[in-house]
This record gives sequence, structure tokens and C-alpha cells, in this order.
Amino acid sequence: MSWKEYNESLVRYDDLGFSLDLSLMDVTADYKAGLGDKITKVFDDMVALEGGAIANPDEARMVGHYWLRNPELAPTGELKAAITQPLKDLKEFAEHVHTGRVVTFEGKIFKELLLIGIGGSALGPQLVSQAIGKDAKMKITFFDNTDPQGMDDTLATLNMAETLVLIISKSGGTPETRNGMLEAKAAFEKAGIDFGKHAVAVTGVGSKLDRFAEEHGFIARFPMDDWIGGRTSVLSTVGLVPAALQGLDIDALLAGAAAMDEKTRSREADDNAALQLAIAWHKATNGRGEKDMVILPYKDSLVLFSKYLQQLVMESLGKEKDLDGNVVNQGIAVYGNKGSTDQHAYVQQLRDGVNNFFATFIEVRRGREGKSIEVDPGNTSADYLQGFMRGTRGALYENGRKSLTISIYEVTPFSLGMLIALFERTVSFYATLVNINAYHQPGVEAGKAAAATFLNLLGRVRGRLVSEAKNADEVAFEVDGDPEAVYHCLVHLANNGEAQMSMGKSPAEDLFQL
Ligand SMILES: O=P(O)(O)OC[C@H]1O[C@](O)(CO)[C@@H](O)[C@@H]1O
Repeated sequence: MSWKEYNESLVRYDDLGFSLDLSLMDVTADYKAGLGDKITKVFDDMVALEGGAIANPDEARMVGHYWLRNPELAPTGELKAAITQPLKDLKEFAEHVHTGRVVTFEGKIFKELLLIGIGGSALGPQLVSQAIGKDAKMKITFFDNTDPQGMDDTLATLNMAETLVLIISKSGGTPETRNGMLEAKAAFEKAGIDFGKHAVAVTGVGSKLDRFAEEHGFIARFPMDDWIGGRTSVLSTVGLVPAALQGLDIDALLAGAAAMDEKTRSREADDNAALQLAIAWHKATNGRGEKDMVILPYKDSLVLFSKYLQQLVMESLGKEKDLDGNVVNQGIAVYGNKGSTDQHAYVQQLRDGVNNFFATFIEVRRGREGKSIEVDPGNTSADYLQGFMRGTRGALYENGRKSLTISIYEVTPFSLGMLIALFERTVSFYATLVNINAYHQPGVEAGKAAAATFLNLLGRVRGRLVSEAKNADEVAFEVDGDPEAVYHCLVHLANNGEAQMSMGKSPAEDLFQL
């Protein structure tokens, strides 16, 4: 670590108040030179992707999230209109909600939002509201799971009579989101509210959700296009409808992303933060995901950034095969929370334990608006936050642990847009470096199919319960199922009031009856 390396490795965008310090990643000029041809391909692939090539060969889709903040880039007028028109519509809709032209079932102003979605249809909106939503016009809560207790707990915090429900699902067929919507609908109806008059859908045109919304007279429907992936959808209708309803500055969010896109579109490799970051990931992980990425924003409002990046990075890069069909089992594991809090949790292991990670510090230069008190002579809380961040970087490096530091001036819609765009493009670049498709998610389908098989078995097991006690082997024989899977069905039914269970000495001896 040296002053010279710091100066030489820094990518600084003074006009954006942004810098990326890679001096503690030890990426040498020779390493970069060794990636020469791949770097040319990185730029060529990006030109093709932004030009509307089929960048997701498996699903024969274009990948157009970069157009969302610069619709002029969209390859056709039709695609451009598919961005600009919904943007205009959603702004107008938010204004109508705020000014009372769109009102509740009882003719009152909507004051709260309940967003129902999962994965990319929730994580982006959650990040945005946590990061920049402190003065939001409408309070927002989320259903992002099919946990019934979680939904009950969330519903209990709402004033349903004043709540607008946003159901967000690109495919319109995701079971967790469908369940959440049906649960909310039942709760609203129980409270005497016409659900459709409180509901808005963001989904693909013609999807199951779209049809449901039409049939149930939803107040509004916003389209989500197939050329936007869920994990890169935060700057589409998915993120912008809730953000506009919260009264957040969506133009600044988009402008921040557009500004970072502009900088990182440059073929000047040394001045391209996304490229330098992708190369640093490659060096740290040996291009094979050998190290995990620990995200440490030193700012409470960015606490969800690691969760957001977890999906963006892991769903994009976690792939079994490369583009030539070779088994490569790629990916980079992402976790984190915030500093300095994590110094009192897992940073001990980072410093002294297994060296299987590289850290990403996110520095927010300004501590707070206005004056600070001195917490001890001469020092403020912000001084401490900075001290802990600088100290941790140094302590990690001393022990051979790599880190990089991204600095922004403060967390604003603009800077959040920049950060989102930076990581989106870094993921695109890295995917080219390691020759994988970042834009499909075949692995998720396996879990969905297995869940459907379990639900089918559960239905059959449920039908075999009688007043006479049976063990799992007996029921398994009757339904022609695997005894362990049948046992879990029986335990589930017993724990949810649909069966009685008496414990034996082992699961095989447990008995179940109606
Ligand atoms: O918006 P949808 O279609 O409900 O999908 C939600 C999430 O599910 C996934 O498709 C994975 O199952 C994610 O990629 C996506 O963000």
C-alpha cells in the first residue's frame, strides 16, 4: 500500500463526486495486460448489448436496462416509447394519487403503500426506500415472501382503508407474489374494502397478473417488458412506480444512472470504473469466484445495498455452464451489512480467520447535514465512522486481506442511481471476462419445480389422513411417495392444525391421524 499506488489506481469522477480506490486490490499492470483480448471483447459485447443484440441467448431476449435511463439508446422507436410512455404515465399517476384525483374506495387520500413482490420485484424498491425514502410522501411496507405470519404482522401495521397495494411481478406468475396478493385481497375484503379499487399491478402485458388485474378492476396497470431482467429492473416501472408514489426524485435517480453509464461506456480502460472493478473482481477471485465479496457501506441508509447486490451479482454470475457449454460453476458470493456495525460481529474473522473474501467499502464522505457535537474533545461521530472505516481497511490489508473503496459525497437519488449503474455494468463486464450468460437464471427453476412436486405430494398425503393412526411408511406406501418427503408433509399438516401427531422414538415411529 503506498501513496503512489493510491494516486495511480484511483478512478475519480470529480463532476459526479465519485471515486473508486483499488490500491488495496493489488491488480498489476501485467495482470491487466494478460486480459487484453478479453477486455476488447468486454467493450464489443457491451456495444452489441446496448445496440439491442440478443444478449440472453437462452431466452432469446434483448437486455435493455441501460436504455431505461437513456431512451435515445433504445434501438427502435417502439422500444423508446415503451420506456418514455410508462415513465410519463407513472409520474402522472403518482401526482393523481398525491393530489386526490385517484382516491381510496371511500373517496379518501391514499397515505400508505403495500408493495407485494419478490426478488428483483422487491429488492430494488426496498433499497430505494431505505436509502433515499426518509421524507417519503407515503409510508411503504412490503410482502416479499409467502410467510403467512410475516404477512399478518405487516398487515397489522397498515391502515388498510388508506393503503394502495402495488403488486409487482414481471412474469405475473410467481407463486409467492400471487399468494401475497390473495392474502392481501382477503384481508382487504374482510375489512369491507373493494381490493381492486386499492390495487395497482406492474407486470408483463398479458401475464396472469395482468389478466387478474383487468378482471378485478385494478386502478392502474403498468407494463414491464421482457427485455428488462428482474434483478436489473429497479430503474424500470418496477422501481419507479413505488419511488414516484413515495414522492422521490426519480429523475435524479435516472440521471445518476445515466451519468455513470456515460462514464463507464468509455473505452478508456483506465478511466472506466466498471471495467476496473470487474478486473479487480477477476483478480481477487481468480476469475473463478474463489473469494466472496463482502459489502460494507459505512452509512445506515445503504444497509440494504448488500442484499440488493446479492441478487444482482449471484443470480447473474452464479452459473453452471459457460457460453460454450463447459461446466464452470461460476459465481461470486456476496454478503454484508454495514460498517462500523459489522466490526462488532464478523470482522474478527475477516481480519484473522479464513482469507476467503475481498471487502468493498462504501464511503459516504458527509457525515450528516448540519453541525455535529463533539463526542470527545475534538471528535464527532462522523470522525469515528471515518476512523473505523480507514482503520478496518488498513487492519485487513496488513493481514493480507484485499479491499476496495467506493466513495460518494452523500446518499441522494443521484448517487444511488450511480451506484446501481456501476454495479450493473460491472456485472455485465465480468460476465464477458468469464464467458458466461449473466441474464438467465436456470437454477432457480429447479427449486420451483421441486416445490411443485412437494405441493403435489402434500395434496395426496392430505387425502390419506383418517381417524386411524398411521406412520410415514404406511402413508408413503399408499401414495407411492418417498417416506422422508411424506413424513415432512405429515409433520407440516400436524403443525398447521390438519392432523394429530404422537411422537414415537424416531420419526419412523411417529403416528399421524385426523
Ligand atoms: O418479477 P417476477 O416475475 O415475479 O420474478 C421475481 C424474481 O424471481 C426470479 O425470476 C427468480 O425466480 C428473479 O429473477 C426475479 O427477480
